Amino acid sequence: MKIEALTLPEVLLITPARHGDARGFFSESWNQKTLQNAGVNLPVFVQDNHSMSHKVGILRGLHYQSPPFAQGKLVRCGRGCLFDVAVDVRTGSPTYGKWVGAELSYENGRQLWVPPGFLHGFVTRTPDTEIIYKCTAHYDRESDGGVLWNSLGIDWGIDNPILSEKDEKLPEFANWASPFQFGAV
Ligand SMILES: Cc1cn([C@H]2C[C@H](O)[C@@H](COP(=O)(O)OP(=O)(O)O[C@H]3O[C@@H](C)C(=O)[C@@H](O)[C@H]3O)O2)c(=O)[nH]c1=O
Repeated sequence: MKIEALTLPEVLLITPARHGDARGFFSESWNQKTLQNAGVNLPVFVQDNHSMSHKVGILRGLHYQSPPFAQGKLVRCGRGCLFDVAVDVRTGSPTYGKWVGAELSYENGRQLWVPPGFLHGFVTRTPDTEIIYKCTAHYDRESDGGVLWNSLGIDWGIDNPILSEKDEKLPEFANWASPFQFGAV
């Protein structure tokens, strides 16, 4: 199990070991001790999400839930390949408004830990791409929010992604008030 801090140090790239044999492989996709050992406040995951996107260039994001329903997410790719992004939106954070991204694929087995107080989004790089993520808070429709995908200077590697109607109408980052405070989430 390899754990790397990225340019936003609270966002972790986790690569679980794969034990290969003639049948295929075995991997511990989640082990409570690993994030604890990496210094993350021990998350309690209460919901697992799984979505599939048919086409290349489908972008879901950038999403969050407001406190007290803020979610940390441990994200991995179950099939295909995607580019996963986290943005620090904790007011008062030294890295406020900065983003980091990582390619997650079935092949590389990598996971991204996106803490509470960060926007999350991804774009698919293969057809029929599946994403699976563990969440530290339940879904709460009233707390659901987002920021427009192209208002933060993120290099998604694509100019015209396919968005949901909801995501097309999200506010630009400059016109949005963050509900998160540095040190409070
Ligand atoms: C997120 C979510 C959605 N839903 C429902 C609401 C709606 O009818 C349908 C699709 O919802 P959405 O369009 O919001 O799905 P999607 O655009 O895939 O939203 C997700 O995007 C990624 C980037 C995240 O980080 C997630 O937290 C979540 O916001 O599923 C749930 O029942 N539970 C959930 O936890």
